[in-house]
Amino acid sequence: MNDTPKKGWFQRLSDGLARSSKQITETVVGGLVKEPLDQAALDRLEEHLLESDLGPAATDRIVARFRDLRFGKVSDEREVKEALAEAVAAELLPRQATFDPLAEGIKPYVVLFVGVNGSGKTTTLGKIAADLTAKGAKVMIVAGDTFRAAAREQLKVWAERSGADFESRRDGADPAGLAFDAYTKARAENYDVVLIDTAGRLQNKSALMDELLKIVRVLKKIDPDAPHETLLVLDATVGRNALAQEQIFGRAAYVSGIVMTKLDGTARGGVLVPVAQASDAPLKLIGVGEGIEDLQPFDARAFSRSLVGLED
Ligand SMILES: Nc1nc2c(ncn2[C@@H]2O[C@H](COP(=O)(O)OP(=O)(O)OP(=O)(O)O)[C@@H](O)[C@H]2O)c(=O)[nH]1
Repeated sequence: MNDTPKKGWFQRLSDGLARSSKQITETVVGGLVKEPLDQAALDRLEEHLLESDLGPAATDRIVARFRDLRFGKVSDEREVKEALAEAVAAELLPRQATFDPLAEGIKPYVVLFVGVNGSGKTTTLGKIAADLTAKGAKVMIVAGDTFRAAAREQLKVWAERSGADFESRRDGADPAGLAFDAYTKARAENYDVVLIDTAGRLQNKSALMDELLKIVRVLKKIDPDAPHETLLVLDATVGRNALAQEQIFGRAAYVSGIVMTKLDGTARGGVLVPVAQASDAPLKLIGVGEGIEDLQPFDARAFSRSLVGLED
């Protein structure tokens, strides 16, 4: 929000991925230029990609593809980056999808946000609300984390800032009851989109999943297709722990899209690749900074190019 508004989205993406691309440019690209590409260089590439958290399966395929493109050839820096970007993009292109609640023809379009505390769930919801209200949509934010007053307050600030309406209940109230009433009201009052935050931590994992499933069940009483989207928010800075979180939520909570936040806070943004591949749900949005415009639609090709330090 303090950023210059004129900065283009690709520039924001590149800035956000600067730590990761610096790591890749310094450790990986330097070792692949000038000499004809041989097996020793490919082994080093494999090692570096594993260190960047790309995971063994994707790393194997990226190295193989890079080998096909460049083996025996002498490459300059640009050629190395182009070949790497192409190899990474081949991994991600099948895992990309769009999030556009206003284009779906469903009203109100109900979006549930799930993920552990601190993953960026509330901020992501707030940024989406701001984007939708700016487009003229009538938006309701529902504070489904009824146990934490701080979470509710944070959401309320986002609602005020974005001009969205806000539904909440006192500490400890049943979130499913709140979701049901809010959705009923949103239908009666012709809202375009309902954004429902949920708790990220209860006494234990099964209590958390039970609560999420209960919310889903009551929404389905109103419309069997609701929630129309369930976004799992994952924090890139936790590295491969994001994979474990995907396993827990992805299995239990009918996730339909992944949001990966805080890619600007890590040098291992490559972790997005194994997460995207492990999940049944596609990647829809990424967070590359604190500003509203730093929440971007996931573009596999642009991400791959930025990750290896290409500037367009
Ligand atoms: N740098 C950076 N910070 C982010 C990004 N997304 C979210 N954050 C920050 O991450 C912190 C945690 O985000 P929250 O939205 O509070 O996380 P949450 O998952 O809702 O967590 P609780 O509110 O604790 O349940 C906040 O300080 C956000 O500003 C991002 O893409 N980049």
